[in-house]
Amino acid sequence: MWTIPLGISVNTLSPNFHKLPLFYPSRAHQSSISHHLSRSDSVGICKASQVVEIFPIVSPEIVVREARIEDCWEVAETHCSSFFPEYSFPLDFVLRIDRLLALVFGLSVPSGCRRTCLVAVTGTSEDDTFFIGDEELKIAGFGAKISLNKGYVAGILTLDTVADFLPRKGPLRQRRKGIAYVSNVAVRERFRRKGIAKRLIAKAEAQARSWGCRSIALHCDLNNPGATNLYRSQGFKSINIPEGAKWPQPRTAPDMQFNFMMKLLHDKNRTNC
Ligand SMILES: CC(=O)SCCNC(=O)CCNC(=O)[C@H](O)C(C)(C)COP(=O)(O)OP(=O)(O)OC[C@H]1O[C@@H](n2cnc3c(N)ncnc32)[C@H](O)[C@@H]1OP(=O)(O)O
Repeated sequence: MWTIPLGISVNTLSPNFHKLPLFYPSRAHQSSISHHLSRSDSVGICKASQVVEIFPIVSPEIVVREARIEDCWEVAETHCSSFFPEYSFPLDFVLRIDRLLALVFGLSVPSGCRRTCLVAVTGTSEDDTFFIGDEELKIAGFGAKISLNKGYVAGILTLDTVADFLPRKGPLRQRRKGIAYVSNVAVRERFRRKGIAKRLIAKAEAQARSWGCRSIALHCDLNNPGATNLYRSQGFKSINIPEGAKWPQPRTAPDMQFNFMMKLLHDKNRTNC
């Protein structure tokens, strides 16, 4: 929930607020808001004109950036509420603590590999963010700099070049290089279908290119049509695993079946990962 000046919370303005689009941060975009609203039947108790008037204040811009240490709790919360929505207190709280500890004290990245956690945050913009700390410092894939204006985490994505879930190469079973791997993609329920996951993936692709990767891969639960649609719409293709091949898979429920998906990243100025 966001509070706008005058002390009015957004949720009191409209019970349907979570269904509003999130990408209209400036007055320059108000005409597209009007257009969108004029197409919808109703916007809760707000008239379209009122929403347009207050939108620059109440509709926070979504910024996709690398997670920082102060985002950890919300990253854990987004993960648990998205992947284990059926759990309630106290189990959900224990899960979040467990995830938080895993994030902060989790396995370190093998030498030569990269890992980062991306977050989509609302209520901030890169311009009004003030940092304390060192740009280069990292803790478990999280930037260790602190921002005084952190925003609210609505979506997450992990990207790495660890290649734990890609087949090893050659007799020495070396890690594959040049393929970035996406995991833990999640968007809080009330922020879904607003293009947040798409933006996280676009940022992950840009990051992978900047690491010099030539392609990007992921595993998606075969019984998750929403996520499968998402990746297909972003140009990922399903890869047929040869019969009998023992390709590594994420360690989740033993009966879960995965679709292995990949996308080529085109960049002429690439170096090796
Ligand atoms: C590699 C992995 O991590 S796989 C794990 C994926 N994560 C989960 O299943 C956790 C629970 N689910 C979620 O967090 C979200 O529903 C996500 C991440 C799957 C999608 O996040 P969103 O921000 O809602 O996706 P976004 O709005 O960017 O959708 C982009 C496109 O994906 C497809 N899509 C997304 N969700 C759905 C859905 N529920 N049903 C059908 N298609 C969907 C649509 O084509 C959509 O475009 P459209 O809205 O214009 O039709």
